[in-house]
Amino acid sequence: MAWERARSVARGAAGPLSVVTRDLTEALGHALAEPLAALTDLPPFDTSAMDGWAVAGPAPWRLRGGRILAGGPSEPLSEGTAVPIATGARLPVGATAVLRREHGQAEERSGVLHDRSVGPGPLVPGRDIRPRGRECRSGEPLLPSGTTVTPAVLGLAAAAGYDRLAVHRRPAVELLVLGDELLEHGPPRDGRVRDALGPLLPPWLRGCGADVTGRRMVADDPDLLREAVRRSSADVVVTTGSTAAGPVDFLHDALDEVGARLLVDSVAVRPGHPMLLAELPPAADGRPRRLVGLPGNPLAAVAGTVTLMIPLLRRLGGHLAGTPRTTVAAAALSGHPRDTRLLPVLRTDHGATPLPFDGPAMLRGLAYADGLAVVPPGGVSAGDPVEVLDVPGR
Ligand SMILES: Nc1nc2c(c(=O)[nH]1)N[C@H]1C(S)=C(S)[C@@H](COP(=O)(O)OP(=O)(O)OC[C@H]3O[C@@H](n4cnc5c(N)ncnc54)[C@H](O)[C@@H]3O)O[C@H]1N2
Ligand code: MOO
Repeated sequence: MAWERARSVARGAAGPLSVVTRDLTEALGHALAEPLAALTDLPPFDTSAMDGWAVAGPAPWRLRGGRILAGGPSEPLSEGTAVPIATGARLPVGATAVLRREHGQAEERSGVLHDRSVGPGPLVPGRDIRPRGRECRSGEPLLPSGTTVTPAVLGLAAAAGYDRLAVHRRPAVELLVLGDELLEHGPPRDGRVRDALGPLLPPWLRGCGADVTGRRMVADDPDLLREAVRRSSADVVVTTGSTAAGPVDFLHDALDEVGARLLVDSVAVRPGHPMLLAELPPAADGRPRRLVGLPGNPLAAVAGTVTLMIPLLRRLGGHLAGTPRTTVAAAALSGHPRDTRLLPVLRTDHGATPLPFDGPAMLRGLAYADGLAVVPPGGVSAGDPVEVLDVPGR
């Protein structure tokens, strides 16, 4: 299957999960399940934008006693008078402008306030007032459904009056790391190597909207693998390794035995071509389940994650599809004759610059990279546009 097609099959392989309500503190990383509409005008009242005086009519003004603080009460102001006011305070009825502290001169003896504005010229009505509703009117849609809840969205939702948000449930993901040769601690020894994907995948997937509910090593045993896949209640089971045709690569057999349906079974991409996506029989409560099989070579597993896993996760979580990010190639990016290549690159002032150590079993180039360039068959010439995918942590 062509790489572009595999990516769109993954995105089309599911619909958004159910809608839940979350406190703002719990909503980060979810997708909005309905448009975010303002619950109030913003600002909710005419507000002073500066520390200074609220004034009514043209200068000079007679200073009234008292002051108006943010969150405090404000008495109406009559023509020709002024009162000290703080940034963020509600403007008194009758005020026509705010005179900044540095632009006014108050004569203590006479109680008269003069306008000494120089730079901006004499005070005009409306200056340094934030009128009610300038940012939005009550009921106005601020963000579309499917928007990812970022820290900025949390801030806007709070400002607009929300305590809770309707969002899509985050997909539950269980990670099964396959391979008897893998060590969980210490340096590689006795022909065995460290598991690189157990540490790499969970934080990356969480950042992409998953709830990683389990991560375990599964020995190279067909029965253990089959039962681990059969019994998982996760929305998405992710396996690493065992996708190819080696003597202990049991994934295809296990999928066959549990009655899975393969949607993608190997992709025309380097690295990562044995990646796969399957529909599993539903969970006990009837929820659909999917499995993404990532190849064991670590950079190939990363290729499988960007191609199949992240598009599937984003769709399950109800996130709007992002617009592809394109930059220019700083140098020629050599292509494969038939397959797409995914190459670790650094975005410099000159564009996407390829990095060394990009072999399928290597993470050295990736750890330095800030993107994975999508190099179509035949390659990309220097100066030509190229799509760049996010890498873990970016
Ligand atoms: N005859 C063929 N052999 C292979 C082919 C092929 O087309 N014909 N494809 C190669 C490609 S490409 C890849 S990628 C791998 C995929 O193999 P598997 O998904 O079955 O993975 P394993 O055989 O289990 O492991 C491959 C390699 O990766 C290391 N590994 C596995 N898991 C981890 C991990 N969690 N952390 C670090 N390293 C890991 C493992 O030790 C092996 O070195 O197959 C090729 N073979
Ligand atoms: O998927 Mo493999 O990485 O091309 O070695």
